[in-house]
Amino acid sequence: MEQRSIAFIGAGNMARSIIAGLVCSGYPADKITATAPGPARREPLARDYGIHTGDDNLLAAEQAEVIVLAVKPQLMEEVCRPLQGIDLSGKLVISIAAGISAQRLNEMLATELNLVRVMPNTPSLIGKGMSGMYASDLVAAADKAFAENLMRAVGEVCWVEQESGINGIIAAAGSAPAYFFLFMEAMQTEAIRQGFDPQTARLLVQQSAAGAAEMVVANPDTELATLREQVTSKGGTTAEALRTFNEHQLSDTVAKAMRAAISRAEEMEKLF
Ligand SMILES: NC(=O)C1=CN([C@@H]2O[C@H](COP(=O)(O)OP(=O)(O)OC[C@H]3O[C@@H](n4cnc5c(N)ncnc54)[C@H](O)[C@@H]3O)[C@@H](O)[C@H]2O)C=CC1
Ligand SMILES: O=C(O)[C@@H]1CCC=N1
Repeated sequence: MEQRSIAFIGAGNMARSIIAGLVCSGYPADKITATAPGPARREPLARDYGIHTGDDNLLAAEQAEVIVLAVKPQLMEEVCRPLQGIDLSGKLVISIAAGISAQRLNEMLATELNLVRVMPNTPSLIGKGMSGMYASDLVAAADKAFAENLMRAVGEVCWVEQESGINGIIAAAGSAPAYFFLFMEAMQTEAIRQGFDPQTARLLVQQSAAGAAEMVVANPDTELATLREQVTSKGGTTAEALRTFNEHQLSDTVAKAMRAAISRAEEMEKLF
């Protein structure tokens, strides 16, 4: 893929996940810079992946062809303000922030940005990310292709036509690893209560989760419901477990949780 110089402004969990995935997929580490105010986040990135790091956002952004805004939404305005002095016209700006619209980013950087919004997730760290992407009509095809290839290097991508679709991506993918982790935590806790030591309980849960996920990936033409039915013997144990989930409205709870994530993103769009 095309190799442009990239500055990650913010070196937290999500930036680290993307950087790790990129470097492991062969993207040259010396084309990547990440900034953060303190050494605690920067130094492990320099050590583990050989990228450049620093605390000077302005310098990093000025020198890069691609700027990835990767700070918390509530800090975005404060971080962007000093970058207003840079000529951003030839640069591609990628924002991974939840709940900050393209229009707000244009305001924060006082220019009509060449902007792609990306909603990634942390499995990018191991090349298994899922990213949703949105670009306005202004963004050149070459920049869209670069952004897409960048995120493809760390997982799967899909584009949304409307910017509001990014909030749907948050609910279905950006936040989603946490739902599965929560489910696995709950299972591990109960397995420990059943007498397994924590390590064995984790192994039981993680291997079942990884096996189930890999079966889904390996059988794209098989409905999820069919895979579920193949586990569920009539009158057997799984049927009882699933009946309990249904009695407690698992599907409704999942739907409510996903809608809550979307509502929060919409709320953040007004707050920040
Ligand atoms: N964590 C996740 O799973 C996902 C996060 N995102 C988005 O990614 C963005 C970052 O989130 P996380 O990585 O989770 O947060 P984080 O808190 O782990 O990382 C934020 C980073 O920003 C740095 N920072 C703080 N002030 C700064 C400044 N003035 N200049 C430069 N860097 C500064 C911090 O040192 C930290 O390294 C957020 O906007 C979030 O919405 C999007 C999708 C998934
Ligand atoms: O929790 C959040 O707001 C961010 C966006 C998606 C995942 N983490």
